[in-house]
Amino acid sequence: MGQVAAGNPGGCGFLGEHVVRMLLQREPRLCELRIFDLHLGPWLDELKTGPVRVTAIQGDVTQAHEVAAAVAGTHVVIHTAGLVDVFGKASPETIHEVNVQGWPSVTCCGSPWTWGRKHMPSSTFGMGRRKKLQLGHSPPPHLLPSPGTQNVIEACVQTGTQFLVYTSSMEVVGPNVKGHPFYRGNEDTPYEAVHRHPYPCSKALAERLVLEANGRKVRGGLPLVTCALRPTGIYGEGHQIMRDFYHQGLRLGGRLFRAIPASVEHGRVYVGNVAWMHVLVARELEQRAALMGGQVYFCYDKSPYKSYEDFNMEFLRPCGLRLVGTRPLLPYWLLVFLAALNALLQWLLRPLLLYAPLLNPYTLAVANTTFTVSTNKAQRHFGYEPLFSWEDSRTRTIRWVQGVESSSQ
Ligand SMILES: NC(=O)c1ccc[n+]([C@@H]2O[C@H](COP(=O)([O-])OP(=O)(O)OC[C@H]3O[C@@H](n4cnc5c(N)ncnc54)[C@H](O)[C@@H]3O)[C@@H](O)[C@H]2O)c1
Ligand SMILES: CC(C)CCC[C@@H](C)[C@H]1CC[C@H]2[C@@H]3[C@H](O)C=C4C[C@@H](O)CC[C@]4(C)[C@H]3CC[C@]12C
Repeated sequence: MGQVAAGNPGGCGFLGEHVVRMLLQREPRLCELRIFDLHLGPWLDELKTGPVRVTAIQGDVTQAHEVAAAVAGTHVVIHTAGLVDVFGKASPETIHEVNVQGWPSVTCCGSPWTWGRKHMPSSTFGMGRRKKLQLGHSPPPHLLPSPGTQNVIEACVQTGTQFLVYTSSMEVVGPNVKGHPFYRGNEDTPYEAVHRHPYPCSKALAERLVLEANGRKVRGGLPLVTCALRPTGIYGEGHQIMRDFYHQGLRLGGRLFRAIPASVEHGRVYVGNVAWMHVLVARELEQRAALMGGQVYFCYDKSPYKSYEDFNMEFLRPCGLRLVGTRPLLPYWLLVFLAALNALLQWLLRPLLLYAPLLNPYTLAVANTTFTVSTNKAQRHFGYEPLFSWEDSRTRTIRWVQGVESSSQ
């Protein structure tokens, strides 16, 4: 293949910005890059003076015609757009609409439109089985709100873009609602993936749509080649939750209080390495379509296995914070109670204000359940090696947190 034009829905987000910068730095064949996002960042201006034609398009993935116009003429689409909400800021309906598709042509476990509350997709991963989506009755066209990931897929098909890379998530697999540990597992490790929260539910459905679209004929007759990348918890420059923990620690006099046992491992991966994996997949999909098409890959690097809080302290300690307690200061039942109380308050206050604290039953369950990956599938399939060592990733993140500190003073 000669020169490459790429499209990146979600290119202004935390991960999207790193993907955009990585493409511009590390993809010599790139001649044009279209960045499509609901909110365009001011940093885009600085990119427009380089050799690659960079076009920023403000648009909404739920609007089919906007997505199709942005995708037309590109070779590859890297779809990082999404509504990442585990705090109850957006409604389940909105999360589904942005992350998956419109109402209600997809049903999970039977009943359409109850997915956000009762019925979540449930499947077993790692058994070499992928269940087909159950398609319900489609509503009349005038009732169809516009879909997110489905729009990206249809745009590729209609306009003839042959390669689609989708940013999925570890949450497509777990932690599941039963709190089963996933200890250093890989893409083939059996695990009962049962979701009840709108975010992992939407990611699981969207990933399935993307994988099932592999092989569809695009305009011109060639087959669509798709694959999905599943990062664990991403960290690095621009990570909003790290920033929140840092500010919370400052407010508490330079201290954070341990809530989760140190023995609970939570998978983390550096944003630069996640971006690098996306660029490599986009580059290799054409040559290795038979091998990579329809595949999923966990995103991994050399970041150490630690608990969520101990891992954060790798960056926050050098910035002057300390984690109080070698064991959780509050008993777990009290955390469960507080998380439930937060959920109740969120519901009660919703008509008046948006109350969306970090602690809720879902975030507590995710933080308190071991979920780590150990795999080399990306290395075997497309030669991935992390671009940034753990030391590099750590240093870059610390420098960024220190920058947050000085910019907020
Ligand atoms: N942050 C993590 O730890 C993590 C881990 C695993 C997977 N992921 C996945 O990676 C992707 C990117 O996540 P992120 O952390 O960069 O989130 P983010 O919120 O920083 O970025 C998402 C981007 O999508 C854009 N977007 C949202 N709705 C849109 C719409 N309707 N139309 C167009 N653009 C829209 C947002 O404006 C934003 O720029 C998501 O799909 C997320 O599920 C994130
Ligand atoms: C119990 C409290 C003390 C701590 C609460 C921390 C909580 C906000 C954190 C813990 C784990 C975090 C999630 C995890 O890193 C992975 C992902 C996957 C990704 O697709 C979206 C973000 C998400 C859900 C992180 C959100 C914040 C979580 C729950």
